[in-house]
Parts: sequence; C-alpha cells; structure tokens
Amino acid sequence: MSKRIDVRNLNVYYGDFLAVEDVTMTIEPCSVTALIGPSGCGKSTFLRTLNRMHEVIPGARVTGAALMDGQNLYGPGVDPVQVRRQIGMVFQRPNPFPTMSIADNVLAGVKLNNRRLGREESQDLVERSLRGANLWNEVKDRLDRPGSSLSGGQQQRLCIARAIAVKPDVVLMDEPCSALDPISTLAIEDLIYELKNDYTIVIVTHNMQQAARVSDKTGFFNIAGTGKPGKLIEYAATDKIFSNPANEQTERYVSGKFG
Ligand SMILES: Nc1ncnc2c1ncn2[C@@H]1O[C@H](COP(=O)(O)OP(=O)(O)OP(=O)(O)O)[C@@H](O)[C@H]1O
Repeated sequence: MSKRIDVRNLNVYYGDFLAVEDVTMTIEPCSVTALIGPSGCGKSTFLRTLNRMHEVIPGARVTGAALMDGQNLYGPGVDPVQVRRQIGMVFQRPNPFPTMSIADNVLAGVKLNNRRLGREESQDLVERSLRGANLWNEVKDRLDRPGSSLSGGQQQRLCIARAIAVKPDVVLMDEPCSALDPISTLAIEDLIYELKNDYTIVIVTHNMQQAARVSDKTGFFNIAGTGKPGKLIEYAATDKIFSNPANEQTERYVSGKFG
C-alpha cells in the first residue's frame, strides 16, 4: 500500500559535516517525486535518510523527523531493518546477486526477512513480482539462469522485482537509469509510471528530461559552495518547476545555465 512521507526540518550530518540542511517536504502516496540538483547538493544523502540507509555509513546521522503515514521513522524503538522492508531501494548500478538464479534473486529480500515460503507461494510471488517489473515475458523460460545472464536493463528490472517482492509501501530509486542505454532507460521510465499506481516513488536523477517525463512533483536541491550544506530550494508540481519556477536558482538550473 502506498504511503505518504512527511519530512520535517531534517538535517543530515556525516560526523560534524552538515551535508543537508533543514528539509521539510511532503511526499504524496501514489505519485512519483523527483529530486534534482547539481552534483554534491545532497540528493542521494537525503534519499538514503528516507529509509535509514545512511546509517550504514559510520558517523552519518539526522536531526528532525521523517514520518510515514504519521509514524516517525526515527522514533524510539523503530527497527531500521523494518523501515527498509517498508521502504525499498533501487541503486544506480543494477546489483543482482550474480550467481543466484533469476527466481532466487526475486525472492532474496523476502528470505532475508526470514519469511518461509512454500513452493507454490514462491512461484506465485516470483511471477507477480517479475510481471510487476515488466520482466516476466522476457525471463519466464529461464528463471533458473543466473542473474548475471541478463542485460543491464533487465538486471535493473530484476532489482526492481526484488524490491517489490517484499511488498514495500515506498520505493526509493537513486539514479536507476544512469548505467543504462536509452532503450532500457525508457523501459524503466514506463515501469516507474506504472509502479506509482501501487507505490510512493522517490527518484534521484541527473536527467532533467527524465524528471519531467516521469514525475508528478520535483524537488530542486542546491548548494551555496564547497563545504556548505545542500538545501531544498523549491518543491512543486513538475510542470511548474520546469515551466514557471518561483525561485531564480531553480530557473537557472532547469534552463541549463549552471550545474
Ligand atoms: N559517505 C560519506 N561520507 C562523508 N561525506 C559524504 C558521504 N557521502 C556523501 N558525502 C558528502 O555529502 C555531500 C552530498 O553528497 P551526495 O552524494 O548526497 O550529493 P548528490 O547531490 O547526490 O551528488 P551526485 O549528484 O554527485 O551524486 C557532499 O559534500 C559529499 O561529499
């Protein structure tokens, strides 16, 4: 089930370094939200805080709050592993387990969560997840082949199938197409468009055309200079950000004058 995320006055630190300052935004369910901005402005850092993935980096921490349907993801007693089950992530480079079969790759996240599945249930889940990731027709006759036997674009869709197999509420994507050719990129963009019917999607992208094509809302982050924190400069409907932004920095960035 797709859920809303409310970020309130979130600061993100690496040790003493304030990497992202004071972000407040509401990410709507059943929608695609794109995060854009120049290199180093903190898009990926911010994205990772939404499922507490930044905590795998020693010294990384946040202040402020991020709520999912009202529940503070940083509240006392909240298990980050459980947060990551509800809020899945797809990375820049497709990272299937290379020697594991296609079917086992789909089930890998579910098994990590210690769920035992019967044979029929496993087969159903593999098929449903691969259909959900628009990959079923291409792989249905070779489910026992290794994940590494697929093309890069297929591997990325396999990773999306793995992410949705655990039935998350939100899927975070960190530049999911940057390692892919244009045709595979379009396949992933079509998929993102379909996935928003069932999930809240947040995508970091360097590609402004991609943000314009796939997202409903766009957040523009910027940085005042090296060593300064990244900030959310403007957050609005994607049409508005690209055609009539309120902030001059946004206008300069989306019109290609810097970045
Ligand atoms: N693991 C880390 N340890 C310390 N500092 C980090 C770490 N990861 C990122 N940073 C710093 O945090 C700031 C934001 O980096 P981040 O990668 O989030 O930016 P970004 O907007 O996603 O950049 P890009 O578009 O180049 O991927 C940068 O100053 C970066 O050097």
